[in-house]
Amino acid sequence: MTAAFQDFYPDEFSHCYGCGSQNPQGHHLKSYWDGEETIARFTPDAKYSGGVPEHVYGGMVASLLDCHGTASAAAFTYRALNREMGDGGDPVRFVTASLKVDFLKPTPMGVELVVRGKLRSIDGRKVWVDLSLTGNDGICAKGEMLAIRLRT
Ligand SMILES: CCCCCCCCCCCCCCCC(=O)SCCNC(=O)CCNC(=O)[C@H](O)C(C)(C)COP(=O)(O)OP(=O)(O)OC[C@H]1O[C@@H](n2cnc3c(N)ncnc32)[C@H](O)[C@@H]1OP(=O)(O)O
Repeated sequence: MTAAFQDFYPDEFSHCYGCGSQNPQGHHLKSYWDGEETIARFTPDAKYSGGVPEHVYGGMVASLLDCHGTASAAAFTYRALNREMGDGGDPVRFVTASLKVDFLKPTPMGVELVVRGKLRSIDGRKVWVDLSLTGNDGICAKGEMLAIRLRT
């Protein structure tokens, strides 16, 4: 089975609520390559409801974009550097500096959501990623992330 980007995060940096393997309460989001883009799939539990039980809470939507975006920024950078995750070199770590989310329509509960990331540009330590989240009836949210590579 293909490893997810998050599988390569060192344990000491894997406590993120959204994607950290070391957070037992977390969502354990997993991100992968899909051609030139990145993809993650997630089905929120019913407790993450929005105003009505049929819709997902906006914070959950933003959280999925957030974690998939930083993982994607790392993946795009590894690829640009001709490196492989887990290659034994210094890990390339990112945090979110800015995340803009446009909620286009309610996100349906009870279905698998698909999060996609597309590289817009890399400028030094700054990586811009375009994000989308799709339910069973088209794109529910779009995101624009600026991820900053941490100094090693
Ligand atoms: C795969 C193998 C191993 C990988 C291993 C990875 C482990 C990976 C764990 C991930 C774990 C999950 C992560 C989930 C995603 C979060 O949720 S991360 C948590 C939320 N984010 C934060 O807490 C970040 C808080 N902010 C900060 O720490 C600092 O502001 C930052 C973002 C590191 C930047 O600080 P800095 O390094 O001092 O950089 P700074 O010089 O201020 O800015 C650099 C450039 O970015 C620009 N910039 C900075 N902030 C902004 C902004 N908000 N808007 C526009 N421009 C900005 C600056 O203007 C500057 O531009 P230039 O002058 O270079 O053109």
